[in-house]
Amino acid sequence: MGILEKIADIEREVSKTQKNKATEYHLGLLKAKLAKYRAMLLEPQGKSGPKGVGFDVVRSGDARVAMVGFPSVGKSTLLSKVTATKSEAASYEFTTLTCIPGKINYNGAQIQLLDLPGIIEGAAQGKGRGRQVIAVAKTADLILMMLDATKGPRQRELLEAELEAVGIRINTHKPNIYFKVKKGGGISFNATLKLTHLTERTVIGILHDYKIHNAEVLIREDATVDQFIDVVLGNRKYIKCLYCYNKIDQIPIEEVDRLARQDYTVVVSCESDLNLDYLVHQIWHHLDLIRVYTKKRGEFPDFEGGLILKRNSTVEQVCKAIHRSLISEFKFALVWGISTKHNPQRAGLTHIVEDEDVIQVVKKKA
Ligand SMILES: Nc1nc2c(ncn2[C@@H]2O[C@H](COP(=O)(O)OP(=O)(O)OP(=O)(O)O)[C@@H](O)[C@H]2O)c(=O)[nH]1
Ligand SMILES: [K+]
Ligand SMILES: [Mg+2]
Repeated sequence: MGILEKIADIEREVSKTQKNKATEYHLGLLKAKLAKYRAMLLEPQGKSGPKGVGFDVVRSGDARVAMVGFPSVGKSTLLSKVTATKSEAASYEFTTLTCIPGKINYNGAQIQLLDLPGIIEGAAQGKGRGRQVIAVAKTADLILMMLDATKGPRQRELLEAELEAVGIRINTHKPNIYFKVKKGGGISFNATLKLTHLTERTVIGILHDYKIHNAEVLIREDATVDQFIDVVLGNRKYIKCLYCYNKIDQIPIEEVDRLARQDYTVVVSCESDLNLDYLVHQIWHHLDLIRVYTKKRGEFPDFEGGLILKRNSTVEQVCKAIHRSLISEFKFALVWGISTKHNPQRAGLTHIVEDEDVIQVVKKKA
């Protein structure tokens, strides 16, 4: 029996099994097996299938956004609208065959937007160019899921399932579970709160299934079996996803309104130029970038050349962004802005800066 059939078999059994206390342990083991087979599917196979030619685009700018979607939803049309790059768009499917980068300039940030071939159901298992597309998606800071507003909800469910199958977890955080494999001592299991999904028995059963017999497990949130397996496998990618419904020029206004009210969602029409500015703004917003300004002693801040950083960056990261050698000369920083109580305030390397802060680095005397 091939891996695909094994997966189908287990999925069938999971869906047939009623969820309750009595079946919890059994379901946990089934899910562990499922994750194992899926991982085998994703291992590079070296044989047939198109190589990654045209997909290894160099990262550039402050952040990377990858467009993922079925064929002909308008990905290339969008790239051509919001960047200076032209990507061929046409009414037939699979117009785009490689990864095409464009650049968005917004709020002083340079955002790399990647146009990719359309993917189809079964992409994660290597159908079409699915595997390469998804490999690129894994490197993104934000996934822009392009959807056709004239089609039903199934396209989104299918795409989510494809991302899920390759270990991408969207719009969720890494489970708060401490897990460490040990040399000996058996499995120590602890939880800081009452668990409603996991039991010690299930956890140990899953770990034994992965041939792990010595480990420390400390559960710090009410995690599910799937979340626990994610932590054990450890190779999951937690990425934000923005859903973009295109072609709203083709649907009634009530439907546009309904779609637009969903979480993490923007509705647009690339062809009729509807809402594209708002989409770019939302991309920036969900990338969680901030801009800080530097200032020299006795001079005005440099409001032209701000530094773009990830939210929750520290003064240390600001220094590194200015110059690599600055850290060794750093004495303290003066910070003006909403991250401080007084303006200016003396701050050390671990101080977390905020959007629009102004920073002056004071160096040690040479
Ligand atoms: N009505 C309408 N059609 C659109 C819109 N945006 C794109 N299209 C049309 O949709 C078709 C597909 O557009 P593409 O940009 O090639 O789509 P794609 O997702 O890049 O397609 P592949 O590269 O083949 O995966 C083209 O005929 C576009 O003119 C839109 O906002 N409204
Ligand atoms: K197309
Ligand atoms: Mg295209």
